[in-house]
Amino acid sequence: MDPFSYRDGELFAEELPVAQLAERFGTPLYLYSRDALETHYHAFDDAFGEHPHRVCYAVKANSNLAVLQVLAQAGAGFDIVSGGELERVLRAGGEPRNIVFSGVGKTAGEMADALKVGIHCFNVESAAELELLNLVAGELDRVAPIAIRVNPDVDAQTHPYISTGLKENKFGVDIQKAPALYQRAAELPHIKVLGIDCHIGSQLTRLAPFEDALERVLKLLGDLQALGIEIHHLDLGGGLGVTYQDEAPPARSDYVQALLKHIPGDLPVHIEPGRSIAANAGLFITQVLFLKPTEHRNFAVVDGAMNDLIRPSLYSAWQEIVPVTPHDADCRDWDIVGPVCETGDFLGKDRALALEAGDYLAVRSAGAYGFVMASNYNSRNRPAEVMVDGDQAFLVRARETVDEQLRLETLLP
Ligand SMILES: Cc1ncc(COP(=O)(O)O)c(C=O)c1O
Ligand SMILES: N[C@@H](CCCC[NH3+])C(=O)O
Repeated sequence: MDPFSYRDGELFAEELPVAQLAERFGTPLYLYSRDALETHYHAFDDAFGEHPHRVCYAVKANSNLAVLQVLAQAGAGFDIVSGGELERVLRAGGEPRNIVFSGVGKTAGEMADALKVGIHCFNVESAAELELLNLVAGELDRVAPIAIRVNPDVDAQTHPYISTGLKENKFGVDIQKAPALYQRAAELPHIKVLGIDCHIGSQLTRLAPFEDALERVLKLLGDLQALGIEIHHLDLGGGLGVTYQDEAPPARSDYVQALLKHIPGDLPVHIEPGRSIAANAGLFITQVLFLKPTEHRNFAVVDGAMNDLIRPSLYSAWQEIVPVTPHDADCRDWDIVGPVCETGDFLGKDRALALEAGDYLAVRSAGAYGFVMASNYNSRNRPAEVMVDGDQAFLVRARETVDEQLRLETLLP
Protein backbone atom coordinates (compact mmCIF):
# COMPACT_ATOMS: atom_id res chain seq x y z
CA MET A 1 0.00 0.00 0.00
CA ASP A 2 1.22 3.48 -0.88
CA PRO A 3 1.87 5.36 2.37
CA PHE A 4 1.46 8.63 0.47
CA SER A 5 -1.98 8.96 -1.12
CA TYR A 6 -4.69 11.56 -1.60
CA ARG A 7 -7.71 11.83 0.67
CA ASP A 8 -10.37 14.45 0.02
CA GLY A 9 -8.07 16.27 -2.37
CA GLU A 10 -5.08 16.39 -0.03
CA LEU A 11 -1.85 14.41 0.01
CA PHE A 12 -1.41 12.35 3.18
CA ALA A 13 1.63 10.69 4.73
CA GLU A 14 0.12 7.71 6.51
CA GLU A 15 -2.59 9.37 8.67
CA LEU A 16 -1.32 12.95 8.49
CA PRO A 17 -1.94 15.68 5.89
CA VAL A 18 1.38 16.58 4.27
CA ALA A 19 0.48 20.29 4.14
CA GLN A 20 0.11 20.30 7.92
CA LEU A 21 3.53 18.68 8.30
CA ALA A 22 5.07 21.23 5.94
CA GLU A 23 3.58 24.08 8.03
CA ARG A 24 4.73 22.50 11.26
CA PHE A 25 8.28 21.56 10.30
CA GLY A 26 8.96 24.01 7.45
CA THR A 27 10.37 23.26 4.00
CA PRO A 28 12.41 21.87 2.34
CA LEU A 29 11.64 18.72 4.27
CA TYR A 30 12.10 14.96 4.00
CA LEU A 31 9.20 12.82 5.22
CA TYR A 32 9.54 9.08 5.85
CA SER A 33 6.87 6.47 6.50
CA ARG A 34 7.72 4.01 9.23
CA ASP A 35 5.12 1.58 7.96
CA ALA A 36 6.58 1.60 4.43
CA LEU A 37 10.12 0.95 5.71
CA GLU A 38 8.88 -2.00 7.75
CA THR A 39 6.70 -3.37 4.96
CA HIS A 40 9.52 -3.23 2.41
CA TYR A 41 11.98 -4.88 4.80
CA HIS A 42 9.54 -7.65 5.71
CA ALA A 43 8.77 -8.32 2.04
CA PHE A 44 12.41 -9.38 1.60
CA ASP A 45 12.73 -11.12 4.95
CA ASP A 46 9.49 -13.12 4.62
CA ALA A 47 10.35 -14.25 1.08
CA PHE A 48 13.28 -16.28 2.45
CA GLY A 49 10.93 -18.39 4.56
CA GLU A 50 13.00 -21.00 6.41
CA HIS A 51 16.09 -20.48 4.24
CA PRO A 52 18.96 -19.15 6.42
CA HIS A 53 19.57 -15.55 5.46
CA ARG A 54 20.36 -12.00 6.46
CA VAL A 55 18.72 -8.94 4.93
CA CYS A 56 21.48 -6.37 5.43
CA TYR A 57 19.97 -2.95 4.67
CA ALA A 58 22.48 -0.81 2.72
CA VAL A 59 22.89 2.09 5.13
CA LYS A 60 24.16 4.43 2.42
CA ALA A 61 20.65 4.67 0.94
CA ASN A 62 19.31 6.50 4.00
CA SER A 63 21.32 6.55 7.20
CA ASN A 64 19.09 8.66 9.42
CA LEU A 65 19.34 7.16 12.92
CA ALA A 66 15.59 6.72 13.24
CA VAL A 67 15.41 4.92 9.88
CA LEU A 68 18.14 2.55 11.09
CA GLN A 69 16.36 2.15 14.43
CA VAL A 70 13.08 1.15 12.74
CA LEU A 71 14.92 -1.42 10.63
CA ALA A 72 17.02 -2.72 13.54
CA GLN A 73 13.82 -3.22 15.54
CA ALA A 74 12.31 -5.07 12.58
CA GLY A 75 15.32 -7.44 12.71
CA ALA A 76 17.42 -6.13 9.83
CA GLY A 77 21.14 -6.57 9.43
CA PHE A 78 23.19 -3.74 7.91
CA ASP A 79 25.64 -3.26 5.06
CA ILE A 80 28.03 -0.42 5.92
CA VAL A 81 30.76 1.33 3.93
CA SER A 82 32.48 3.54 6.52
CA GLY A 83 33.29 4.01 10.17
CA GLY A 84 30.59 6.67 10.27
CA GLU A 85 27.98 4.18 9.12
CA LEU A 86 29.23 1.66 11.69
CA GLU A 87 28.73 4.19 14.46
CA ARG A 88 25.25 5.07 13.19
CA VAL A 89 24.16 1.42 13.16
CA LEU A 90 25.48 0.83 16.67
CA ARG A 91 23.79 3.97 18.02
CA ALA A 92 20.53 2.95 16.37
CA GLY A 93 20.61 -0.42 18.14
CA GLY A 94 21.86 -2.61 15.27
CA GLU A 95 23.62 -5.84 16.22
CA PRO A 96 27.32 -6.11 15.26
CA ARG A 97 26.82 -9.78 14.40
CA ASN A 98 24.45 -8.68 11.63
CA ILE A 99 26.78 -6.11 10.05
CA VAL A 100 28.73 -6.61 6.83
CA PHE A 101 31.34 -4.05 5.79
CA SER A 102 31.64 -3.28 2.05
CA GLY A 103 33.65 -0.64 0.20
CA VAL A 104 36.87 -0.34 -1.80
CA GLY A 105 38.69 1.98 0.58
CA LYS A 106 38.42 0.82 4.18
CA THR A 107 41.12 2.39 6.37
CA ALA A 108 43.10 0.56 9.04
CA GLY A 109 41.25 2.56 11.69
CA GLU A 110 37.85 1.58 10.28
CA MET A 111 38.92 -2.06 10.11
CA ALA A 112 40.08 -1.97 13.74
CA ASP A 113 36.83 -0.41 14.95
CA ALA A 114 34.75 -3.01 13.12
CA LEU A 115 36.93 -5.86 14.44
CA LYS A 116 36.64 -4.60 18.01
CA VAL A 117 32.85 -4.62 17.96
CA GLY A 118 32.78 -8.00 16.21
CA ILE A 119 30.99 -7.44 12.93
CA HIS A 120 29.84 -10.46 10.97
CA CYS A 121 31.92 -10.10 7.80
CA PHE A 122 34.26 -7.86 5.84
CA ASN A 123 33.52 -7.80 2.12
CA VAL A 124 37.09 -7.49 0.87
CA GLU A 125 37.54 -5.73 -2.46
CA SER A 126 41.27 -6.14 -3.27
CA ALA A 127 44.43 -8.11 -2.54
CA ALA A 128 45.95 -5.08 -0.82
CA GLU A 129 42.92 -4.70 1.45
CA LEU A 130 43.16 -8.38 2.42
CA GLU A 131 46.79 -7.99 3.48
CA LEU A 132 46.07 -4.87 5.53
CA LEU A 133 43.08 -6.50 7.22
CA ASN A 134 45.26 -9.45 8.20
CA LEU A 135 47.81 -7.07 9.74
CA VAL A 136 45.21 -5.01 11.60
CA ALA A 137 43.51 -8.14 12.94
CA GLY A 138 46.91 -9.51 14.00
CA GLU A 139 47.71 -6.35 15.96
CA LEU A 140 44.42 -6.77 17.81
CA ASP A 141 44.98 -10.50 18.21
CA ARG A 142 41.77 -11.26 16.35
CA VAL A 143 40.67 -13.12 13.28
CA ALA A 144 38.80 -11.17 10.62
CA PRO A 145 35.88 -12.98 8.96
CA ILE A 146 35.80 -12.23 5.24
CA ALA A 147 34.04 -12.68 1.95
CA ILE A 148 35.79 -11.57 -1.22
CA ARG A 149 33.70 -9.27 -3.37
CA VAL A 150 34.02 -10.62 -6.85
CA ASN A 151 33.39 -8.66 -10.00
CA PRO A 152 31.54 -11.05 -12.31
CA ASP A 153 31.68 -8.78 -15.39
CA VAL A 154 27.96 -8.71 -16.07
CA ASP A 155 26.07 -5.76 -17.47
CA ALA A 156 23.55 -4.61 -14.89
CA GLN A 157 21.70 -2.65 -17.60
CA THR A 158 21.42 0.44 -15.45
CA HIS A 159 22.82 3.98 -15.48
CA PRO A 160 26.60 3.82 -16.08
CA TYR A 161 27.34 5.75 -12.85
CA ILE A 162 25.60 3.11 -10.73
CA SER A 163 26.73 -0.03 -12.51
CA THR A 164 29.41 -1.76 -10.44
CA GLY A 165 29.88 -5.28 -11.79
CA LEU A 166 31.69 -4.62 -15.04
CA LYS A 167 35.40 -5.30 -15.54
CA GLU A 168 36.11 -1.60 -15.96
CA ASN A 169 34.44 -0.68 -12.62
CA LYS A 170 36.59 -0.12 -9.54
CA PHE A 171 34.66 -2.61 -7.44
CA GLY A 172 35.58 -6.11 -6.35
CA VAL A 173 38.14 -8.60 -7.61
CA ASP A 174 38.05 -10.06 -11.11
CA ILE A 175 36.16 -13.33 -10.65
CA GLN A 176 38.81 -15.17 -12.69
CA LYS A 177 41.47 -14.08 -10.20
CA ALA A 178 39.38 -14.79 -7.10
CA PRO A 179 40.48 -18.42 -6.51
CA ALA A 180 44.12 -17.34 -6.09
CA LEU A 181 43.09 -14.62 -3.64
CA TYR A 182 40.96 -17.08 -1.68
CA GLN A 183 43.99 -19.38 -1.46
CA ARG A 184 46.04 -16.49 -0.14
CA ALA A 185 43.28 -15.67 2.38
CA ALA A 186 43.20 -19.27 3.57
CA GLU A 187 46.93 -19.04 4.38
CA LEU A 188 46.70 -15.82 6.37
CA PRO A 189 46.70 -16.39 10.13
CA HIS A 190 44.30 -13.57 11.02
CA ILE A 191 41.76 -14.13 8.25
CA LYS A 192 38.88 -16.59 8.20
CA VAL A 193 37.11 -17.18 4.90
CA LEU A 194 33.33 -17.08 5.36
CA GLY A 195 31.70 -16.30 2.05
CA ILE A 196 31.57 -14.97 -1.48
CA ASP A 197 30.22 -11.47 -2.10
CA CYS A 198 28.98 -9.83 -5.28
CA HIS A 199 27.06 -6.60 -6.04
CA ILE A 200 26.55 -5.63 -9.66
CA GLY A 201 24.80 -2.27 -9.54
CA SER A 202 21.80 -0.29 -8.47
CA GLN A 203 18.27 0.33 -9.81
CA LEU A 204 18.15 -2.99 -11.67
CA THR A 205 14.71 -3.63 -13.08
CA ARG A 206 15.22 -7.11 -14.49
CA LEU A 207 16.12 -10.40 -12.88
CA ALA A 208 18.43 -11.62 -15.65
CA PRO A 209 21.59 -9.71 -14.59
CA PHE A 210 21.18 -10.94 -10.99
CA GLU A 211 20.83 -14.51 -12.25
CA ASP A 212 23.81 -14.17 -14.59
CA ALA A 213 25.96 -12.93 -11.73
CA LEU A 214 24.73 -15.70 -9.45
CA GLU A 215 25.56 -18.31 -12.07
CA ARG A 216 29.14 -17.05 -12.12
CA VAL A 217 29.31 -16.95 -8.33
CA LEU A 218 28.07 -20.55 -8.14
CA LYS A 219 30.73 -21.64 -10.60
CA LEU A 220 33.32 -19.99 -8.32
CA LEU A 221 31.76 -21.74 -5.31
CA GLY A 222 32.39 -25.09 -7.02
CA ASP A 223 35.95 -24.12 -7.91
CA LEU A 224 36.68 -23.07 -4.33
CA GLN A 225 35.21 -26.26 -2.92
CA ALA A 226 37.46 -28.23 -5.27
CA LEU A 227 40.40 -26.31 -3.77
CA GLY A 228 39.26 -27.32 -0.28
CA ILE A 229 38.04 -23.83 0.64
CA GLU A 230 34.78 -23.94 2.54
CA ILE A 231 32.17 -21.27 1.89
CA HIS A 232 29.58 -20.54 4.56
CA HIS A 233 27.42 -17.93 2.86
CA LEU A 234 26.80 -16.08 -0.38
CA ASP A 235 26.24 -12.32 -0.22
CA LEU A 236 24.42 -11.29 -3.39
CA GLY A 237 24.48 -7.55 -2.75
CA GLY A 238 21.66 -5.10 -3.28
CA GLY A 239 20.45 -3.33 -6.39
CA LEU A 240 16.80 -4.22 -6.85
CA GLY A 241 15.17 -1.23 -8.55
CA VAL A 242 12.02 0.69 -7.72
CA THR A 243 9.32 2.42 -9.73
CA TYR A 244 10.14 6.09 -10.20
CA GLN A 245 8.12 6.55 -13.39
CA ASP A 246 7.09 3.52 -15.40
CA GLU A 247 9.79 1.02 -14.49
CA ALA A 248 8.37 -2.34 -13.51
CA PRO A 249 10.97 -4.04 -11.33
CA PRO A 250 10.26 -7.55 -10.08
CA ALA A 251 8.48 -7.85 -6.75
CA ARG A 252 10.81 -8.26 -3.78
CA SER A 253 9.50 -11.79 -3.19
CA ASP A 254 10.01 -12.80 -6.84
CA TYR A 255 13.56 -11.48 -6.71
CA VAL A 256 14.33 -13.53 -3.58
CA GLN A 257 12.68 -16.63 -5.08
CA ALA A 258 14.63 -16.22 -8.32
CA LEU A 259 17.88 -16.23 -6.34
CA LEU A 260 16.92 -19.04 -3.96
CA LYS A 261 15.99 -21.45 -6.70
CA HIS A 262 19.66 -21.63 -7.75
CA ILE A 263 21.16 -21.88 -4.25
CA PRO A 264 22.46 -25.32 -3.35
CA GLY A 265 20.89 -26.82 -0.20
CA ASP A 266 20.53 -24.48 2.71
CA LEU A 267 23.63 -22.41 2.04
CA PRO A 268 22.93 -19.10 3.86
CA VAL A 269 22.24 -16.09 1.62
CA HIS A 270 22.75 -12.42 2.41
CA ILE A 271 21.31 -9.55 0.44
CA GLU A 272 22.03 -5.82 0.79
CA PRO A 273 18.99 -3.88 -0.46
CA GLY A 274 19.02 -0.12 0.02
CA ARG A 275 16.87 1.72 -2.51
CA SER A 276 14.12 -0.89 -2.58
CA ILE A 277 13.60 -0.47 1.17
CA ALA A 278 13.94 3.29 1.47
CA ALA A 279 13.12 5.04 -1.82
CA ASN A 280 9.36 4.71 -1.83
CA ALA A 281 9.20 5.21 1.91
CA GLY A 282 10.08 8.89 1.51
CA LEU A 283 8.91 12.21 0.06
CA PHE A 284 10.80 15.44 -0.39
CA ILE A 285 8.56 18.45 0.26
CA THR A 286 9.32 21.86 -1.16
CA GLN A 287 7.40 25.14 -1.49
CA VAL A 288 7.00 27.28 -4.59
CA LEU A 289 8.72 30.64 -3.98
CA PHE A 290 8.06 32.35 -7.32
CA LEU A 291 6.51 31.58 -10.67
CA LYS A 292 8.65 32.86 -13.49
CA PRO A 293 7.07 32.21 -16.88
CA THR A 294 9.33 33.32 -19.75
CA GLU A 295 9.04 33.24 -23.51
CA HIS A 296 11.12 30.08 -23.59
CA ARG A 297 10.38 28.09 -20.44
CA ASN A 298 8.08 28.34 -17.45
CA PHE A 299 10.13 28.20 -14.28
CA ALA A 300 8.68 27.44 -10.88
CA VAL A 301 11.37 28.46 -8.41
CA VAL A 302 11.06 26.33 -5.27
CA ASP A 303 12.87 26.39 -1.93
CA GLY A 304 14.37 22.89 -2.43
CA ALA A 305 17.42 22.49 -4.64
CA MET A 306 20.09 20.18 -6.00
CA ASN A 307 21.99 20.44 -2.73
CA ASP A 308 18.98 18.84 -0.98
CA LEU A 309 18.15 16.24 -3.64
CA ILE A 310 20.85 15.77 -6.24
CA ARG A 311 19.57 12.75 -8.19
CA PRO A 312 17.84 14.75 -10.96
CA SER A 313 20.93 16.91 -11.54
CA LEU A 314 23.50 14.14 -11.15
CA TYR A 315 21.91 11.30 -13.09
CA SER A 316 19.13 13.11 -14.97
CA ALA A 317 16.94 10.97 -12.74
CA TRP A 318 13.19 11.44 -13.14
CA GLN A 319 11.20 11.57 -9.91
CA GLU A 320 7.50 12.25 -9.85
CA ILE A 321 6.50 15.70 -8.58
CA VAL A 322 2.94 16.07 -7.30
CA PRO A 323 0.97 18.89 -5.69
CA VAL A 324 0.35 18.51 -1.97
CA THR A 325 -3.01 20.26 -2.27
CA PRO A 326 -4.10 20.17 -5.92
CA HIS A 327 -6.16 23.17 -7.10
CA ASP A 328 -7.55 24.59 -10.30
CA ALA A 329 -5.00 27.23 -11.27
CA ASP A 330 -4.03 27.33 -14.91
CA CYS A 331 -2.14 24.12 -15.76
CA ARG A 332 1.10 24.41 -17.76
CA ASP A 333 4.42 22.73 -18.17
CA TRP A 334 6.84 23.92 -15.52
CA ASP A 335 10.53 23.41 -14.89
CA ILE A 336 10.81 22.96 -11.14
CA VAL A 337 14.09 24.68 -10.27
CA GLY A 338 15.88 25.55 -7.04
CA PRO A 339 17.71 28.65 -5.82
CA VAL A 340 21.22 27.23 -6.40
CA CYS A 341 23.38 29.06 -8.93
CA GLU A 342 23.74 26.21 -11.43
CA THR A 343 21.81 25.65 -14.63
CA GLY A 344 21.72 21.99 -13.62
CA ASP A 345 19.79 22.83 -10.45
CA PHE A 346 16.40 21.33 -11.16
CA LEU A 347 14.12 18.78 -9.54
CA GLY A 348 12.09 18.13 -12.67
CA LYS A 349 11.49 19.54 -16.13
CA ASP A 350 8.34 19.97 -18.20
CA ARG A 351 5.98 18.93 -15.45
CA ALA A 352 2.31 19.62 -16.17
CA LEU A 353 1.09 21.25 -12.97
CA ALA A 354 -1.36 23.92 -11.87
CA LEU A 355 0.79 26.12 -9.65
CA GLU A 356 0.63 29.24 -7.53
CA ALA A 357 3.34 30.77 -5.36
CA GLY A 358 3.16 29.27 -1.88
CA ASP A 359 2.06 25.82 -3.08
CA TYR A 360 3.73 22.79 -1.60
CA LEU A 361 5.06 20.13 -3.95
CA ALA A 362 6.07 16.58 -3.08
CA VAL A 363 8.89 14.82 -4.93
CA ARG A 364 8.14 11.14 -4.69
CA SER A 365 10.51 8.17 -4.23
CA ALA A 366 12.89 10.42 -2.30
CA GLY A 367 13.60 8.17 0.69
CA ALA A 368 16.78 6.68 -0.81
CA TYR A 369 19.85 8.63 -1.93
CA GLY A 370 18.06 11.83 -0.97
CA PHE A 371 19.12 13.44 2.30
CA VAL A 372 22.27 11.29 2.45
CA MET A 373 23.60 12.98 -0.68
CA ALA A 374 22.63 16.49 0.45
CA SER A 375 25.36 19.10 0.75
CA ASN A 376 25.78 22.67 1.91
CA TYR A 377 26.48 23.98 -1.59
CA ASN A 378 25.66 27.69 -1.77
CA SER A 379 25.86 27.60 2.06
CA ARG A 380 22.34 26.25 2.23
CA ASN A 381 21.25 24.52 5.43
CA ARG A 382 20.44 20.87 4.93
CA PRO A 383 16.72 20.08 5.28
CA ALA A 384 14.90 18.61 8.26
CA GLU A 385 13.80 14.95 8.34
CA VAL A 386 10.55 13.71 9.86
CA MET A 387 9.36 10.16 10.53
CA VAL A 388 5.63 9.62 10.27
CA ASP A 389 4.18 6.73 12.24
CA GLY A 390 0.41 6.46 11.87
CA ASP A 391 -1.02 9.74 13.16
CA GLN A 392 2.22 10.81 14.80
CA ALA A 393 5.17 12.70 13.34
CA PHE A 394 8.64 12.89 14.88
CA LEU A 395 11.38 15.33 13.94
CA VAL A 396 14.28 12.88 13.47
CA ARG A 397 16.78 15.42 12.21
CA ALA A 398 16.42 19.11 12.90
CA ARG A 399 16.88 21.60 10.10
CA GLU A 400 20.52 22.66 10.05
CA THR A 401 21.35 26.24 11.04
CA VAL A 402 23.99 28.55 9.59
CA ASP A 403 25.82 28.40 12.94
CA GLU A 404 26.00 24.63 12.61
CA GLN A 405 27.35 24.95 9.08
CA LEU A 406 30.09 27.33 10.23
CA ARG A 407 30.99 25.54 13.46
CA LEU A 408 34.11 23.82 12.08
CA GLU A 409 35.56 26.85 10.31
CA THR A 410 37.89 29.49 11.73
CA LEU A 411 39.24 32.81 10.56
CA LEU A 412 43.00 33.19 10.21
CA PRO A 413 44.72 34.72 13.24
C1 LIG B 1 28.08 -3.07 -1.99
C2 LIG B 1 26.72 -2.49 -2.11
N1 LIG B 1 25.70 -3.11 -1.51
C3 LIG B 1 24.44 -2.63 -1.57
C4 LIG B 1 24.15 -1.47 -2.27
C5 LIG B 1 22.74 -1.01 -2.28
O1 LIG B 1 22.24 -0.88 -3.52
P1 LIG B 1 20.72 -0.52 -3.75
O2 LIG B 1 20.41 0.71 -3.02
O3 LIG B 1 20.66 -0.36 -5.20
O4 LIG B 1 19.92 -1.69 -3.26
C6 LIG B 1 25.17 -0.80 -2.93
C7 LIG B 1 24.89 0.38 -3.79
O5 LIG B 1 24.70 0.21 -5.00
C8 LIG B 1 26.50 -1.31 -2.84
O6 LIG B 1 27.50 -0.68 -3.43
N1 LIG C 1 23.26 7.34 -5.42
C1 LIG C 1 22.75 6.49 -6.44
C2 LIG C 1 22.87 5.05 -6.13
C3 LIG C 1 24.24 4.67 -5.74
C4 LIG C 1 24.31 3.27 -5.32
C5 LIG C 1 25.43 3.12 -4.37
N2 LIG C 1 26.14 1.86 -4.48
C6 LIG C 1 21.33 6.89 -6.80
O1 LIG C 1 20.84 7.83 -6.32
O2 LIG C 1 20.70 6.31 -7.61
